[in-house]
Amino acid sequence: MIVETAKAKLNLALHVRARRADGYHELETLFAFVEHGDIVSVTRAEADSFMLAGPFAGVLAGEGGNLVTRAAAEFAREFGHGAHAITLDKRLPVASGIGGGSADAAATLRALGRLHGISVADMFPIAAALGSDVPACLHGVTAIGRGRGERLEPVPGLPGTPVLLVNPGVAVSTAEVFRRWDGIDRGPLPADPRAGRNDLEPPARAIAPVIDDVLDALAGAPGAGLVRMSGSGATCFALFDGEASRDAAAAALSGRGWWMLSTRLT
Ligand SMILES: C[C@](O)(CO)[C@H](O)COP(=O)(O)OP(=O)(O)OC[C@H]1O[C@@H](n2ccc(N)nc2=O)[C@H](O)[C@@H]1O
Ligand SMILES: Nc1ncnc2c1ncn2[C@@H]1O[C@H](COP(=O)(O)OP(=O)(O)OP(=O)(O)O)[C@@H](O)[C@H]1O
Repeated sequence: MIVETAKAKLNLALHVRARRADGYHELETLFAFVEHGDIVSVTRAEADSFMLAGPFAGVLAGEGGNLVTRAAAEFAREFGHGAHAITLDKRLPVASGIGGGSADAAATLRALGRLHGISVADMFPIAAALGSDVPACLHGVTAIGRGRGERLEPVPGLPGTPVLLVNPGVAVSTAEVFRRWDGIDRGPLPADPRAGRNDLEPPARAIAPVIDDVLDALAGAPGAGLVRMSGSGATCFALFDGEASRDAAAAALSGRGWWMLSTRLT
């Protein structure tokens, strides 16, 4: 059995530059990844099967078209290699700005690629067709993303940095957040992400005002550095100066009923 972690994705900064004629938006974003995420397990099988497990399995159970099965179908169409039994242990909240579905699709491709000797580079076109975040998740390294997120330039990261992810439990539609972007280009990604922004924060906060509470709570935590919303929200993150301050912040926020993940950047 091949087991792959579908690491949660963070946008340390996300600058929306322009609305395109095809409905997508030109972005400049700094992608980073954390140590934890969903878990995808793949084995060869007589017939294709897909099983959901884990704390957020129920949210997806009634839906068809899971990104895992879509990724496996694209892989089979492109490379063949027969049937597989796939399990998704769904630990990341759904529609939360940390790329859950994209990371799952990428982990599925990586697992199938490892099983059948197909390189990440050869799977790149499939990844881009599955979603804007899937190529970044397939590579899984700190990188600047341009275009709709698929043009990647790896850059040095901050591996080991303690990070706390907080999601207030409100699902936010990525398409809806982009639709509400005000159309103003506020300039390119700076070299230091702390000087950057997430341009999707204002539209996401208009849909889910509780995001303000999450950002305020994280900004007030001792030892917190960069505090920002990831992707189209509603998950927000804080980078910390140590594991003790991160854990203290998690303990202080534990009564709010918010989902939290204490982890580190990779
Ligand atoms: C917000 C980010 O998570 C930042 O990394 C991504 O840009 C979104 O990535 P994703 O969830 O993989 O997005 P997709 O599944 O490709 O697109 C969902 C919807 O988001 C909008 N979308 C997405 C990416 C992009 N560059 N411009 C867009 O306008 C489009 O309305 C699209 O229909
Ligand atoms: N394996 C999956 N995990 C999560 N969502 C999935 C999956 N497969 C399909 N979906 C669908 O994709 C939608 C977006 O979910 P996802 O968790 O990928 O959003 P996200 O975290 O906002 O991603 P991004 O940061 O890439 O925009 C969900 O509402 C769900 O209907």
